Parts: sequence; structure tokens; C-alpha cells
Amino acid sequence: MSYIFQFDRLHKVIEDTERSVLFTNVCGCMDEPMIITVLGASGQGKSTLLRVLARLDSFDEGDMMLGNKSYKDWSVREWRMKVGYVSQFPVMLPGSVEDNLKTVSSLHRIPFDHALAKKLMESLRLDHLDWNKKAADLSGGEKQRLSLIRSMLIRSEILLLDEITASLDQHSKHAVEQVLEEWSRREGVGMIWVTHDLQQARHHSKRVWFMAEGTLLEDRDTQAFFDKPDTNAGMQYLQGLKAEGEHHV
Ligand SMILES: Nc1ncnc2c1ncn2[C@@H]1O[C@H](COP(=O)(O)OP(=O)(O)OP(=O)(O)O)[C@@H](O)[C@H]1O
Repeated sequence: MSYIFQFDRLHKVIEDTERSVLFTNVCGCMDEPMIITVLGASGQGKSTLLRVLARLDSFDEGDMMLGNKSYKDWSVREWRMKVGYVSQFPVMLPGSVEDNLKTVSSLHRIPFDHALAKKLMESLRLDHLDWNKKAADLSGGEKQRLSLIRSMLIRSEILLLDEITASLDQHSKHAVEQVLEEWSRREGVGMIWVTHDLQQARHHSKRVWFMAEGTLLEDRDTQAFFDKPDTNAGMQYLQGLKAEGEHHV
């Protein structure tokens, strides 16, 4: 079977007070472009897994493959062209909004698509922004959406998204969800999306990867996971959120 993206038996040790295993035997694959959400309680290593997949963090064992070719056979630059990453904490590049939009294209030596940038700015409710404005002066939510657009302009095959709507108001959040769903469908981009927003996972992803007990414990069709998790940890996770009064479970 051929996969567009795959990782196998990833093992990650962290150095905190002592050397400890954050996750082990983490396997996942994407056979066609789709949105997959990564769920799990705080501290399970979801963000770390995304950083590993983006080659921004190291891992200790295992393999990752893009188009059936191991990460070892890709240069980091090539890998990052194909696998985009949007952090939970957006970092603005120096200069204006326009500089931020253009710099990533010039770094990756691809032409700047002005029409696409303008369209994405509109769709993500940033059309009011003056492109000459200093990026450092944007609000948190504006920075978050601008950093998403920067990554989309690279037109990577895979997008790794780390809680990118956590700081957004409802309207902007829905705009992001719609834009990403359409982008995935129209451009054939696979997305691995860490979220704590169960409604988002339920409505916008095809599969769920549930992390618990130091591994990727469930890899399920989204509806099936929400109907009935396969594991006690999955059930407890959903029940715990219900008990906390999450209306959207
Ligand atoms: N480089 C590192 N050195 C030490 N500890 C680390 C490192 N990277 C991650 N950790 C620890 O690993 C644990 C998992 O962190 P991570 O942010 O990946 O979890 P998460 O599942 O994304 O959590 P959340 O849902 O709260 O964002 C945390 O306890 C974190 O402090």
C-alpha cells in the first residue's frame, strides 16, 4: 500500500527532571489527502509529535516517510517545503504584514502568489489589515491567521496545525475551519490538526488519532471514535469532557 505520509514506531525521550519516555511505538499513516485531528489530554505529547513530524524536534527511534521515502533521504529544507507547520504560538518575521507574506516564498525560492495571498487574507477576515502595518503590532488572533496564510502560500502537501484556533473568536474560527476544509479538498492537502475543540474534530476531520498512555492509542474514523471509543482511556477522555460540561462533545 502506498501512503502520502507515514510514521512508524516513533519513540521520544525527553530530558526533564530525569530522562523519561514521552511516547513510544507511535504509528500513523495517511493514504490520501484528508483532515486528521489529534486528540488527547494535556501533556500526552501531541505538540511534540507535530514538531517531530515537522522536523523541528528530534526523536530517538522510528522512521517517517513522505511519499514512501524515509526522512533520511530528504533534506530538511525539502521536507519542510512539503510538510508545513503552524505553531500554537505564532512568531512574526521582522517587518510588515507584506514582508511576512513574501518572506516565506523567497526563503523557499518560489514565486509569491499575490492573488492567492489577497484571497486568503479576505477569506480569513484579514482584509481590513494594511499590508504596510508592522506585523509585531498585530493582535494575537491576527498573527495566528497570518502565520497560517504564510504556511499555505508554500503549498505544502501536508499541513501540521497545532491548536491554531485556540485564540480566535467564533467568526474567525469558523472562517479558518471552512478555508482549511476547502483547501484540503481542492488542493489535495493532507492535514494533521491538534485540537482540544471536540466540535471541530467531529465536524471537520475524517479520522481521529487519540493519544494516551504514552502512545497513539486509537486511530479511528471520526464518527466511530465519537460514537464509541475502542479503549477505556478514550471513553474516559470523552466522558471527562462531558462531565466538565462541554456541550459540544
Ligand atoms: N524538549 C523538552 N524537554 C523537556 N520536556 C519536554 C520537551 N518537550 C516536551 N516536553 C514535555 O512533554 C510533555 C508533553 O508536551 P506536549 O506539549 O507535547 O503535550 P500536549 O499533549 O501537546 O499538551 P497540551 O494539550 O497541553 O498542549 C510536557 O510535560 C512537556 O513539558
